[in-house]
Amino acid sequence: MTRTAAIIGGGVIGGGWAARFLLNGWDVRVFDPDAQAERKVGEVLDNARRALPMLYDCALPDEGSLSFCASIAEAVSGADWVQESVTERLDLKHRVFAEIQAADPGALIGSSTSGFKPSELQEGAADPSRIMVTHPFNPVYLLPLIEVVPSPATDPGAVETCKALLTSVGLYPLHVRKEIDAHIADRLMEAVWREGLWLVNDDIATTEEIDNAIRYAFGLRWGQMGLFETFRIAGGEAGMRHFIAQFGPALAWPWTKLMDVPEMSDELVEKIASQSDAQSGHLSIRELERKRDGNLIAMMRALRQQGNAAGRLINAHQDSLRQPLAEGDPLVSQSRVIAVDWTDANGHMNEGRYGQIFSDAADVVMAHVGADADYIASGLSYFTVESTIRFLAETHAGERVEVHSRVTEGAGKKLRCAHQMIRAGDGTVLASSDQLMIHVSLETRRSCDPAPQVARRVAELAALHADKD
Ligand SMILES: NC(=O)C1=CN([C@@H]2O[C@H](COP(=O)(O)OP(=O)(O)OC[C@H]3O[C@@H](n4cnc5c(N)ncnc54)[C@H](O)[C@@H]3O)[C@@H](O)[C@H]2O)C=CC1
Ligand SMILES: C[N+](C)(C)CC(=O)CC(=O)[O-]
Repeated sequence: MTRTAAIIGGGVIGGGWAARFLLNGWDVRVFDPDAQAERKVGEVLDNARRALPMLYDCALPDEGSLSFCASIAEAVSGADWVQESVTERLDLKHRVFAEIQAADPGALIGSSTSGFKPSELQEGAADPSRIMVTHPFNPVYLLPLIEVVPSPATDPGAVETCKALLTSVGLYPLHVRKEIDAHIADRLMEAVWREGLWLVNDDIATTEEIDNAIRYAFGLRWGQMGLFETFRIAGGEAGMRHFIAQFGPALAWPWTKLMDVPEMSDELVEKIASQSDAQSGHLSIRELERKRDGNLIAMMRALRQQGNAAGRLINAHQDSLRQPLAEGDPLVSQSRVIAVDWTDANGHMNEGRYGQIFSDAADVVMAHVGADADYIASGLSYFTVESTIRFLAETHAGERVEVHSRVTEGAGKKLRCAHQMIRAGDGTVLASSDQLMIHVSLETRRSCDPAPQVARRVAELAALHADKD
């Protein structure tokens, strides 16, 4: 059954939430009094439609329906989840919660607030037990962390429901057990931001130099191991204890201004803004967003390949999305979107990636005939001994493609497949491949007959696909 999310406030963050839910098959209702809200959400959604599917090697669920409502009541009535993302003002959030609970007393409400504690949000609420913080990160459609912060008044059952639904749309709910201003991640980011402001204020570094210091060094480490695991390694064989003994005392040295914040004088704001213009003013916000999204996708896909950090999470979500392969003529062995890291200097899918997608298609055919991971672990498999590829039309990042596979020869040790890569939008055949695989023993590394159940399945498919050679 399709689930419905109500998004109250359709700005930067509300638009990202709308995209995350829609692209995971939820229906979404948005309320925002701003006359520009529909356009803004539409633009965020355009970016998200291009970006999110590239993270996965399988198709996402069919997109849900998006509607814009004339009132909060219309948006929230009967919704499975209400995500409040209005401007960061406590009085406004209180008014919005009152309207939501008047319209639907049972509504489950998460607030995107970056800094308010849930107990502050709950002040004066008709039913505090249904309100919690669900703090996302921009862009919400790509970054998986959501800080879920209940107060003691929040119903623990509501928190569990919230965590399950966030997980189902590929998000990682970090349950913050004890409420605190600005939660966990914003406190950490603000510590770095505060130091960055001092460095600009004191003419130690420009905005670009500070960004380089982060992106060429510890920013890369943080993205894959975080803070403590990184420092554990920095302690060498003696690990964390040695690291703290060596570098801990430095925290008391005058390296840091700690909680002092430079005064945001007109002069400092102008200095930062003009340095930022010089650094990035040649790109529009939408262009910067696309650059950011492309980089995030490439990094997260690399982490997927390693099965670590955000990559592990996306792999698990992908496993929950994959549909069993239907028997058919042809077999739809791949259904996916071409990712940015598969394109080359010519601005299209690189020739090497065609080999990759047809190889992935062959893996699916193998699993379908019973030569799956368990079979391979038992010491039997197929090796490709010959493959030819015909490149018929250009393929670009963001395009959804399918690979249609047929078994054209399936007797003895041979498993021959004819694959066609097809643009899902218009059915154009983009490439084709003829691939001959030979059954092998992984022990002797030589050819051998397949197990009888695999030989039977291969022969069945060859017969099913026989007239399509
Ligand atoms: N921008 C960011 O990087 C992040 C922001 N947040 C949080 O998300 C929330 C929203 O922030 P942004 O999207 O950045 O702000 P924004 O200014 O882009 O969007 C806020 C939206 O709320 C709408 N709004 C105002 N009153 C409303 C009402 N009564 N009913 C419905 N909509 C109303 C405005 O028209 C506007 O479109 C804030 O609580 C903020 O702390 C959380 C994570 C990151
Ligand atoms: C600047 N900010 C406090 C609104 C940032 C966030 O809350 C999270 C993010 O996306 O960086």
